[in-house]
Amino acid sequence: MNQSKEQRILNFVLQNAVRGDPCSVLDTIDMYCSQKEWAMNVGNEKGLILDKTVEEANPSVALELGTYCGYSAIRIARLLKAGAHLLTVEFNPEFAAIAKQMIEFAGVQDKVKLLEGPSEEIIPQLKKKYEVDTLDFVFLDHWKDRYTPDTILIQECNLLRKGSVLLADNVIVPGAPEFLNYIRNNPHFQCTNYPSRLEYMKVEDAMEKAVFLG
Ligand SMILES: O=C(NCCCCCn1ccnc1)c1cc(-c2ccc(F)cc2)cc(O)c1O
Ligand SMILES: [Mg+2]
Repeated sequence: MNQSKEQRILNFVLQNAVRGDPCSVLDTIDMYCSQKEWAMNVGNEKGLILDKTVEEANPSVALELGTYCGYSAIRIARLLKAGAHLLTVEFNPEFAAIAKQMIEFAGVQDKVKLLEGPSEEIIPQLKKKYEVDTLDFVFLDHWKDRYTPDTILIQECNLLRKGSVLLADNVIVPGAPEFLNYIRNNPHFQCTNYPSRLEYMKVEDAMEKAVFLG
């Protein structure tokens, strides 16, 4: 049974990165995916926009939709203050298994809770089952046609507070046109666009930040 690309990325990290050093894990994934096999990690260029947004929000409770191999979970978790935590949702069991190992190798497992399953099932459980009051930061990086319904669901579940920050990846490639239309025409959000590049490619992409106004 030959290995998946995600397994090859994990093996390369286990053999080349420094255990317990999140930055070395991020750099090693970026090296592999820019030189050997492209993969849909947020990458280092959009990763810097993610870093700045997380540092400014300084969240106590963060949610990520779309874990994949754990690259952005590690990127976010390494910036969280003592006692803060990230909940990350992955639908695909193979990706979740890889991400769990990647997160543990990076040494950020105490700050990250990996939840396996469909976001539309997990979001309504956040308050009671996962003891969330409100979300300070949400990173949208899962199926692009789920950005809008899940943003609506998050609001219906009363998970946002004045100042909660949403950040969406890939609003140009693969694109999330319906989400951009929804969020930019919604008076409850203040939106900012951050032009960038698709991970590991000379292709234009962008991230969209939306601050909840209450
Ligand atoms: O589809 C993406 N992500 C979702 C993956 C599945 C999420 C599953 N899930 C997790 C939780 N609930 C559901 C994605 C795609 C691309 C891309 C860009 C160009 C190209 F030619 C091919 C692909 C780049 C990204 O940066 C992406 O994020
Ligand atoms: Mg993405």
